[in-house]
Amino acid sequence: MPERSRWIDPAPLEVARPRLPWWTHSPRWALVLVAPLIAVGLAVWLTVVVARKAARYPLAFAVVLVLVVAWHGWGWPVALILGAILALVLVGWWWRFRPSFVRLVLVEIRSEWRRLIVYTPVWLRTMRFCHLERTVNGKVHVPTFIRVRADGWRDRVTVKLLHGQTPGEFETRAEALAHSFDARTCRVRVVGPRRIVLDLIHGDPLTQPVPPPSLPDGTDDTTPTKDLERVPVGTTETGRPWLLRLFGSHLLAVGATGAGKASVVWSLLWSLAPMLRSGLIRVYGIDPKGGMELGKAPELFHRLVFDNGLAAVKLLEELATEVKQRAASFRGSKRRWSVDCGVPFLLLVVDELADVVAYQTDRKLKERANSALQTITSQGRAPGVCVIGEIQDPRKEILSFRHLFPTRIALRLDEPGQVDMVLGDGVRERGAVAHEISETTPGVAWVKYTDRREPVRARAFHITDGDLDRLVDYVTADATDSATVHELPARTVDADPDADDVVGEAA
Ligand SMILES: Nc1ncnc2c1ncn2[C@@H]1O[C@H](COP(=O)(O)OP(=O)(O)OP(=O)(O)O)[C@@H](O)[C@H]1O
Repeated sequence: MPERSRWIDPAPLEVARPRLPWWTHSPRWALVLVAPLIAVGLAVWLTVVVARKAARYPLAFAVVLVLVVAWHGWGWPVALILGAILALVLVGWWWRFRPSFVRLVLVEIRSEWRRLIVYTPVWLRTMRFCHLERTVNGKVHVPTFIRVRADGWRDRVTVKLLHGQTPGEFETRAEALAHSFDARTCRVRVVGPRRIVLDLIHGDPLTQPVPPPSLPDGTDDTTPTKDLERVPVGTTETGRPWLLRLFGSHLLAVGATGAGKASVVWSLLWSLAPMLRSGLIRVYGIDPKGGMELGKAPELFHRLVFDNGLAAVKLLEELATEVKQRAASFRGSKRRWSVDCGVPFLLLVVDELADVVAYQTDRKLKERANSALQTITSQGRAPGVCVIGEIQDPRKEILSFRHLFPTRIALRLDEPGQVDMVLGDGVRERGAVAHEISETTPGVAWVKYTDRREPVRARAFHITDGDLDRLVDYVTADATDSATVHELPARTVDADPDADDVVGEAA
């Protein structure tokens, strides 16, 4: 019997062979031949990058160039002195002209920094993990980011979509994108064909109350009709004025209790102060809470009703009749209300709209109120009548004609579903998370304008009781003190028998 071998055949080695880059397999002579080409390619790429940066930041590029030339020409001490002078100039700029320094220097540096540190390292990985890439014939295509603009509280990242890709794909992955880029939320804006901007939010510029501007001195010569289309009521999160249209629209402010609905109304009246004083605008109010809200400044109103009963319904019916009469008198002569048409612009403010149109216990009164309000909202825009309704519950069962309010403002809401009811389907996905507005920031709201795809986040002015007293003093002051006062030729006794009453009530 042959002697058994002491050796056992080894098991086949089952390790994955490392995949080496292609060039390690290439012969040495080929590499030597190709190396200069690669070096030239790299040099061209570097030149293009530097040229692009130089074109984008010509001043910074010129400064660096001067420093380098000085270093080479006269040595490092000269370059150091020049650098120190430059630093002093920058400090002086920051000290004396901070806004322009922030806009032209700080934002650019911050943008480049965040591009390098936050976005470049993880962009590819994030696109792949969020399934926003496409693979065709084994080749992976990834949407590219073109530009980063860091505003301090948000980064605006411009993205070029792949062919066949929709902004909706980014909207559905907004949460994942926000987490990937260390942001609180991510909103998607469409800025052009195949171009979107990701707003990656990591701060809130609206945490502090917004004080109202000083009341105009009444000497500015403004065009009232235009003003009624762009009434400032606060500040948007980008720092622009928050403007609302009164002429040709109706407003619905929806929010939970304490969300700051009233501040939208007071901010409007604040900005309309000169027109209230001159009598160009006549304000009516219904406050079913017994005057708790609008009763703070009754002098601003031509007529104010403090319940939701017969008096409120009668007021609504009178206004509905006025709308019809105006429409009949305008027929044939003019298409819509204008400053010189001889009648004032009418503003109806209904605090707690639901009390008037839904919670009214008398069925007949409720029907009359609904019918009158529907007439005003459906026919009142052209004849110069605007309704501002405040409501807590936006359901159709409560307000069946909410579609007749073209401008809808969502303040802090309780549930995501309410956001859809107020602002429309899909607007929440575009970032309008009104149900996430903090209780500590009353007056913050989301607004959806009909002519803009993206909703706007803004905060109304904080009008304190002291401000209201000043507003009342301003509006009730003797109008003849002021140089402006929209002296409307049409508002004579002949043209409008009530004209003096209007001035009398409002001024
Ligand atoms: N724009 C604002 N900025 C700062 N604070 C505000 C603003 N609006 C309201 N507030 C504050 O929030 C609180 C509630 O405001 P407000 O009564 O206007 O809310 P509301 O929505 O009208 O409430 P309700 O439905 O109970 O009448 C008040 O103390 C008010 O001072």
